[in-house]
Amino acid sequence: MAEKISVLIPEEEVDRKIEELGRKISADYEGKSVHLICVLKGSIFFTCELAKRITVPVTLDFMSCSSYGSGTKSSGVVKIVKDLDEPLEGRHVIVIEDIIDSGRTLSYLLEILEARKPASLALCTLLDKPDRRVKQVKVDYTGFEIEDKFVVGYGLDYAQRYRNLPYVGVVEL
Ligand SMILES: O=P(O)(O)OC[C@H]1O[C@H](OP(=O)(O)OP(=O)(O)O)[C@H](O)[C@@H]1O
Ligand SMILES: Nc1nc2[nH]cnc2c(=O)[nH]1
Repeated sequence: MAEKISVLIPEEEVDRKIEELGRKISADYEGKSVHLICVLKGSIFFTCELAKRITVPVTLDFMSCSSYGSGTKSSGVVKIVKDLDEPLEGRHVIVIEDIIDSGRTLSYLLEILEARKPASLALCTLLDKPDRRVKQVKVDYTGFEIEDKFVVGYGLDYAQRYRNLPYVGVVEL
């Protein structure tokens, strides 16, 4: 059955914000290279669009975590399903996320990545739901702060669907 999806952030607004984040990151890392870590699957669309707008040299790696959840709920237990291919030591690393909600995934992930001794470690998220935070995480680049609604599109899924929507929408459950 298809759910009703209403537009929360239109495509043009998402594009403008990614452009702005790309400019900011390019300025902050002037003279350096950045190593972007895309946290699969949700951040794939955001990572690609952002990477195209960064003007300093970019390398990419991918990892996948499972939060042992289904539907719209997460249990809080995080497991690495696919680890990075390359070491982080000495690199300027930016973790790219589609959304930070409870903060559990990122707080776990950042701890693991910090132990790999990057030259610097930053976090960039397209969406942030600060009201839902259980674990505090320092977010360096945020696209949009949103209220506590279950969103889909731009990489975000509901039961693996709707990731390909070019805007951020709300599922009317
Ligand atoms: O702050 P938290 O409450 O930990 O939630 C955020 C995490 O949830 C989403 O991933 P999800 O587990 O849905 O996997 P997916 O990207 O493969 O859809 C999102 O991409 C973050 O990784
Ligand atoms: N698709 C989706 N995944 C999430 N993971 C944490 N919050 C959300 C959300 O609002 N939508």
